[in-house]
Amino acid sequence: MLDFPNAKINIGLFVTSKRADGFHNLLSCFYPVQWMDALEILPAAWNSFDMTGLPVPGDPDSNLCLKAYKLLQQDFNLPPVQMHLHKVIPMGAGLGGGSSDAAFALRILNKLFELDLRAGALEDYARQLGSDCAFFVRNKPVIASERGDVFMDAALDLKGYTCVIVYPGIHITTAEAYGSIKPSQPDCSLEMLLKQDVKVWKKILVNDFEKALFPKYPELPFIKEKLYEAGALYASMTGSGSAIYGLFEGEAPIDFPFPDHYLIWKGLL
Ligand SMILES: C[C@@](CO)(OP(=O)(O)O)[C@H](O)COP(=O)(O)OP(=O)(O)OC[C@H]1O[C@@H](n2ccc(N)nc2=O)[C@H](O)[C@@H]1O
Ligand SMILES: Nc1ncnc2c1ncn2[C@@H]1O[C@H](COP(=O)(O)OP(=O)(O)O)[C@@H](O)[C@H]1O
Repeated sequence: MLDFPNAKINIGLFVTSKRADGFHNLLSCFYPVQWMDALEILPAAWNSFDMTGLPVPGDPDSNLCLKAYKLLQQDFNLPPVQMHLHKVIPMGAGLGGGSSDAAFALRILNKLFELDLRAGALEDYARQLGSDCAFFVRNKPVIASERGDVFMDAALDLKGYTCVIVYPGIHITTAEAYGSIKPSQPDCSLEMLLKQDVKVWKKILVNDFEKALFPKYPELPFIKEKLYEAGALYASMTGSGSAIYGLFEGEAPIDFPFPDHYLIWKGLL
């Protein structure tokens, strides 16, 4: 069975407090975007896993797709599978690609072996693989709170907007980003802020990680500025970086003044 794990962007991200378990509470709108990997899982005589596309750092045994298989294996007597992951979404970009692969692996295994797990149960498994992971089970716009794994559907529809995502190749680990954050509270609810016109988001919506990371990586505010110069109504870093996105009304410009090694994705929301 073949599927296409997609990325997400964060629209507004407030890190509100540090928790007793060492994680942080946050408030953010997670919005799916169609920058996609490809993941195929087939029944096989023995287990195997291979990858093509962008190289994923680290031991393949620690790949989140395998972790998803092993997690379900603990509760279900799954037959062996061959998995193939074609990696397109850049890593350490704040786009949640690894979490999406893991969530899609759970979804595919659920269908392939008719495990009959409902969305809620799949989300519970996903939460064990990473905070972001449960979002990709639902995969529609949500307001995420607590560890970023408790969701409320968001009444936000950006159909017709074009999203441009720029990844400059700077790898920022989630742990590094949270390590330099100062928690803060938004002045009013995120739902209220998102109800305002996209044109005013520039003045009212922030990603708290920008404050912590922009002084350390000056390329990042430069990219954001260039997206605004190109006509973006709103531009922001996504998640803990380092990808920066811009939202354009209708079509976006074709050319951007970025170096060749940057990865750029453009698509309709
Ligand atoms: C910042 C966000 C926002 O969407 O996304 P990304 O930039 O990673 O895409 C998420 O909170 C990332 O969630 P995720 O990438 O799943 O993180 P996890 O694997 O659960 O945790 C990695 C590490 O980040 C820190 N962490 C993560 C989530 C959280 N709410 N508080 C934390 O302090 C912890 O140090 C943890 O050990
Ligand atoms: N299938 C996978 N795809 C991407 N990264 C993975 C995968 N499995 C494990 N990882 C690890 O997870 C880390 C975070 O990846 P990713 O979720 O893409 O980034 P981010 O959390 O910034 O959105 C990677 O640096 C990599 O070490």
